[in-house]
Amino acid sequence: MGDMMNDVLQATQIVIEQALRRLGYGDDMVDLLKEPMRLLTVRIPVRMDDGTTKVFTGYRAQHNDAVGPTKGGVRFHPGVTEKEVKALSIWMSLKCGIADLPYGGGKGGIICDPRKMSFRELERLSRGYVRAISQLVGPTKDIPAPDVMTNSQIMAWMMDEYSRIREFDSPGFITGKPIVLGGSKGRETATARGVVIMIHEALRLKGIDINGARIVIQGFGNAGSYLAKFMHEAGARVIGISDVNGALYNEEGLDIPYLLDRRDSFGNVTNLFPNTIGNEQLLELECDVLVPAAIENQITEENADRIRASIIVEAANGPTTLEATRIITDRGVLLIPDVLASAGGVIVSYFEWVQNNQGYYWDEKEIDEKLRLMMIRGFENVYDIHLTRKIDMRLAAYMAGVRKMAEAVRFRGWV
Ligand SMILES: NC(=O)C1=CN([C@@H]2O[C@H](COP(=O)(O)OP(=O)(O)OC[C@H]3O[C@@H](n4cnc5c(N)ncnc54)[C@H](O)[C@@H]3O)[C@@H](O)[C@H]2O)C=CC1
Ligand SMILES: O=C(O)CCC(=O)C(=O)O
Repeated sequence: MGDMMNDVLQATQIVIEQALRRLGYGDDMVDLLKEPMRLLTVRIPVRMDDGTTKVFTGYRAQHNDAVGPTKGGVRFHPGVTEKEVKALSIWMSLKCGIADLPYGGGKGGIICDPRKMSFRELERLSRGYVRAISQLVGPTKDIPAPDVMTNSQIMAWMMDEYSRIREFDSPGFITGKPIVLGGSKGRETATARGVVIMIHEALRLKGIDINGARIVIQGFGNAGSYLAKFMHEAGARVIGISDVNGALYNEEGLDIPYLLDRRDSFGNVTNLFPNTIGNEQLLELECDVLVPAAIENQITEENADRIRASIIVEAANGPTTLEATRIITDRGVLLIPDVLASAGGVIVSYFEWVQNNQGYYWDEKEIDEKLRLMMIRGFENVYDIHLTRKIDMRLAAYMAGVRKMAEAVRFRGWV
């Protein structure tokens, strides 16, 4: 098949089609759901601190709103592309479907490097993006959230800008906000919490004790760093972590509290240490659980044979290509795919939106318990489809994730 599958949109479309065919749908449904219904491209002029103006390109993709408003994060990254944003919006639909949230998928991105921008430049970019997409989004239309290199401060600026445009306070326009602006308890850690629940399920199936289990995590940002913290607290040995600059390894377990303390707001920490290994070596370490928690296309047909983990839990979106999925599944590695494993973020975002709508806020215990129940239910459903249909976990997750949307499309009479 080759790794033309590194094209994340094309890979997603292949599996969406397989899932819909197995659910009994025909060409019309495949044609509709293999692409987002809407994609807005915007150009955002930003006054830089030195007085010049720089024009940034941004996107917002809305996969399908048959189930309800679309929902999904906004990514700030130099590598953002139209295809990537489209694929990410489809993955959001699948996550919402698996978790049974009343949403379709959406996703946004801006081609930029926030590591090279000042605080005020980032504010102007965030506000400019909202002005550019404001016609298309809103608390009952499309609800953004954080993703790679965006955070609660950026959500706060975006919410403030939207509220100014609409002339009323609109906390439900965006999730992942600071708590004082209507953010939810537990959203900051939600993606990692969801991954932890999946790791527990996977370890149970493989008969491995969490105590002393060897965990390797690629990426030390929002998802990866909190995951390292929770795994460390649960008694596991986090033997490897990495960021964009390199990786750290210690067979006895890394000093996670120390590393958490030293990381910067973009999830960089390895640059502080001289003896780092490379990201390629990190992925190939012998371990019980490997968690890619950075970017796409990290496990490919090129390195899949060398992966020595018993379990792979995808915290990142799209870290494993289709060919690599086949190789590792054939080798008996248990794969918990992204659209299931990383659904914790959007689940607690949903709780945030519900709380904003009702104006009554829950405590963290309630959030964690509700999150746990939804993640476990999603896992059991996907695992059951995997067993009964004798298909790999990714296809099973796609079947679970797209079913409700296809039914909603059919009831609305769209195809
Ligand atoms: N933040 C959220 O709520 C959610 C995030 N995700 C996914 O999790 C992944 C990570 O997202 P966040 O933690 O939010 O991003 P982040 O921006 O907070 O952190 C990203 C981390 O990945 C590292 N990284 C970037 N490129 C890398 C590379 N080539 N090799 C190794 N490490 C690299 C960065 O140095 C940083 O440590 C993404 O795929 C994102 O879409 C999924 C669900 C929700
Ligand atoms: O919290 C959300 O709404 C979306 C999070 C997200 O972008 C993702 O799951 O990839």
